[in-house]
Amino acid sequence: MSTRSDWNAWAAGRESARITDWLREISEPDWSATVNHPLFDALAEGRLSGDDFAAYMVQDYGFVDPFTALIGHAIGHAPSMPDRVVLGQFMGMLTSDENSTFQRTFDAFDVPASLREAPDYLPQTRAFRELLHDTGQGGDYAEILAVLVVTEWVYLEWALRVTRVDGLHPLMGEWIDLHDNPAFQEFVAWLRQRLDEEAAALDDTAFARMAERFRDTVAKERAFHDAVLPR
Ligand SMILES: Cc1ncc(CO)c(N)n1
Repeated sequence: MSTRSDWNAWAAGRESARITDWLREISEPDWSATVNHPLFDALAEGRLSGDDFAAYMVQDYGFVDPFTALIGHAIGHAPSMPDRVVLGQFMGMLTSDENSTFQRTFDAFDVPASLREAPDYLPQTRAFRELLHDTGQGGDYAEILAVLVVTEWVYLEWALRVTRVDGLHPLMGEWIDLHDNPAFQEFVAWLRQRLDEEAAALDDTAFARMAERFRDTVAKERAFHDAVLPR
């Protein structure tokens, strides 16, 4: 379960226990299934065709759109300027470097205008979009942070885990670079720190809601990557 008393019991036997470590643990087996997803090995080892990479990126752009809006909600819900600065800088990267990676990928692999303008989202993409939208509309700051911690920490972990082949397509290399670079590592460490702090101050109801949101986001990560894996 994912109540504050479950967290307290987990933390009791551990030195310097962190809420985000507990959240990750209660999200197993979905967490490890996502980090170790075969899609990422195929991508890094050059076994994903251009068409399959482009299809994944089209679905993922359907994630990035409401995800960018969610960062906006996070900026609005943040308690003060220091958080708004970190989140705003991440928003800047997302809407410049990362957005450009998507656009150049769609160009390089000839994704037709029709698919860019009216993408055919898989049910799992639609479910993830809905989660991001709902969290932005109704979630408090801790719930928003819970979603951001999952989505960014999972991507950091797989990107650090995979081994790239020589001669990997530059756009595929760029996709890995975006998720394992030192600035991104620092951002994920900051997100975790802030969720640890904010979650500790929640009342029991809000704490349970935050933990459920974390678990649901991990489940949706796994389902999304299962759905986009070519077979
Ligand atoms: C589905 C998904 N989760 C996380 C990230 C990282 O932001 C991403 N690009 N796509």
